[in-house]
Amino acid sequence: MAGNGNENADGDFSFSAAAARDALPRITTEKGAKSADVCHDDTAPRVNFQTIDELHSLQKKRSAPTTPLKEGGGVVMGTSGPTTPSSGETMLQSVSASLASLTRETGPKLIRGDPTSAAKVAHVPHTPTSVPAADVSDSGLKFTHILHNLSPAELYEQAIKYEKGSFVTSTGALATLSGAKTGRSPKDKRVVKDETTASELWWGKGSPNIEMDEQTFLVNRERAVDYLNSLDKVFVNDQYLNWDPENRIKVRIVSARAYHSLFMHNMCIRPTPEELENFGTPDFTIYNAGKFPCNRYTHYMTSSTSVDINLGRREMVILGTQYAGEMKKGLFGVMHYLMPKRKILSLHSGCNMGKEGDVALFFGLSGTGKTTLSTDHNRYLIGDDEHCWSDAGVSNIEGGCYAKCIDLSREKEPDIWNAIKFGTVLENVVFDEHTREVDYNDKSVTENTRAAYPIEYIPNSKIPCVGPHPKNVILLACDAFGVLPPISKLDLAQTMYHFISGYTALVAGTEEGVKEPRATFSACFGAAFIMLHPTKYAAMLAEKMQAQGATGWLVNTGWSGGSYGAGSRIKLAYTRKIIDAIHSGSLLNATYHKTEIFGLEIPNEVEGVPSEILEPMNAWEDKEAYKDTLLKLAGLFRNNFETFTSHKIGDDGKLTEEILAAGPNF
Ligand SMILES: Nc1ncnc2c1ncn2[C@@H]1O[C@H](COP(=O)(O)OP(=O)(O)O)[C@@H](O)[C@H]1O
Ligand SMILES: C=C(OP(=O)(O)O)C(=O)O
Ligand SMILES: [Ca+2]
Ligand SMILES: [Mn+2]
Repeated sequence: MAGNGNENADGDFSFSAAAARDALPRITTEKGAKSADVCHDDTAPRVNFQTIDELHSLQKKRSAPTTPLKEGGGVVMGTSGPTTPSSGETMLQSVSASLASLTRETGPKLIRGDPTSAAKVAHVPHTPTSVPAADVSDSGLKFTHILHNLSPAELYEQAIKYEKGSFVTSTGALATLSGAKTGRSPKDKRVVKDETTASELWWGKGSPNIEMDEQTFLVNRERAVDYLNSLDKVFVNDQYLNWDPENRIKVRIVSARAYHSLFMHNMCIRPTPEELENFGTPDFTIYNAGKFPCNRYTHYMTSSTSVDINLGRREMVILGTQYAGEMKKGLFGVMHYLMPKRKILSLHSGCNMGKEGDVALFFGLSGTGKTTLSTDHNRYLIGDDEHCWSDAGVSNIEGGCYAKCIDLSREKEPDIWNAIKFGTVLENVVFDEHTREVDYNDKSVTENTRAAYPIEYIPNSKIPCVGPHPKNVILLACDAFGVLPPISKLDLAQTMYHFISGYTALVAGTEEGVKEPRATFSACFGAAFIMLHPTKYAAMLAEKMQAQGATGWLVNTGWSGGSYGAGSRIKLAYTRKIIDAIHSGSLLNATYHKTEIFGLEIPNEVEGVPSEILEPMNAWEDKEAYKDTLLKLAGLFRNNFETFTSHKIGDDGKLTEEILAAGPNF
């Protein structure tokens, strides 16, 4: 070793105190030098750049074909285009058609890429065409930059640079704010009623489909399109829905925010570069104008928010809300229309599969546990929220999960916790301004804090997200009255009764003015998203469950030992034990006793669960209060079901009668 430096085991140099006191020594940089070479500081390879700009240009390698820019230049698309379009030009032509105003002849002029970098991109000159002076407008002359299927990293940069409220958290997730709306706006949803949909869809009492006419839809569409075209840049996502390759739907989402683009990148199925090359024309398009409101002078508008679905045009328009879940659930509604036409049942359920290939569905309204319970470390995750059940089995509609993260803990939900990393969108959470550590208990912005991540962020996700026919159909109800048993086995008629009822409860505090638990009934555990009459989906479910010999279960993930306020929420650990016993088949062979009023079969024992809580009355101190509360809930079920008593379910008259008899008896 030459010189005065001491090389340590890692090859780093340190200097002894004695050496430091001497005149500055010559340092050799060569490890274990055999020759007495002096240090060379001019032996670095020759550089490939002459200027700082050239250096920066070396940093990014061109990535084809996801960003198929033409050699040496960008692509401009507008009133006229090059004669032999490249794939990038084809995409721009297609997006230009999507963004075309319906009152002007051609689509807007589009440029691929971010406006700030476009200056260095040579535009393909477009042939000047002579247009009558009266038809020329400033908006027709301007360019809109298209940010097409950007990567998560690019979207992070866009969000952080341009969208207030975007931050990287300590685990690498992108924290965002969804603005004034922190949940969906079902009252502002409109569906175009035309000749076809008038007879096909469910309209009237109880239906989520509030009508709007075609003309009004076009007014809102034009409003959204004009807004989007007025921007310097818009985000375009071309993606898929449904992992069943034969029933895959191509969707295009045009939006104004990187947050929306990353959310949909995570939630929809991501095309491979080759699939994106050949994407072609989408089957369905969303125009998300986000914060730009609807015009309240427009017919049918009752607020500044409007979410409009036009099944005939295969388009959806979003005005006046930035809540991203609106896009995901809007597309779900579309699938609830398209899939039953193909004899495929669409399901608002989570879905997972055991090592033996046993598939379970988890139906339930928001907050009942679909995501939490389908994300199970011992099973393969097929999906957490939206599925299809065809003759071939089940398939996830989406490519990602959307988990609630209020009170999230690493101990109770480790897989969801670990999925919150780079690429994940974290909505409306509060974090430490310095460490960027998220406080999942903080409800300052909203109780509905969320994480959206690609499904492969869950280590045991099953890719492709498809599976065989379900063996167990689990109905989740978060009963805040605390009277439903934590677990009961259902016969087919009871399963249908509870599926059509779609019961859960809202608890005090989550909505203004709710002072005591309020029962909610939402047909098919997702009335907000269904398009056809609930009995159509129920008939399909009954037929499939019968054909496959699937077992129905009702699981109360809500209160025990008293209503909200007095009792307590059933421990997640116990619910997991119950679910384990369903999956393993041990509950099928258990001994049961039947409850009064609801006629539910309760197992006498479940491994790992205290037997006292299995029979709800045992957990209540005040037995009279229990009986009163049970009767109250039974009455609510009966009232709710009245709307369905006049409907036949499927062709089987006997099943309809059995379903009607499967409700509470008192
Ligand atoms: N016993 C329980 N079973 C299921 N979830 C529970 C339970 N106790 C508390 N929770 C919490 O309730 C929430 C369920 O929400 P989530 O799974 O996202 O519902 P969904 O996907 O049906 O909208 C989670 O925050 C979960 O931690
Ligand atoms: C995103 C939603 O779904 P869930 O609460 O069922 O996860 C929603 O209902 O807006
Ligand atoms: Ca590049
Ligand atoms: Mn969920």
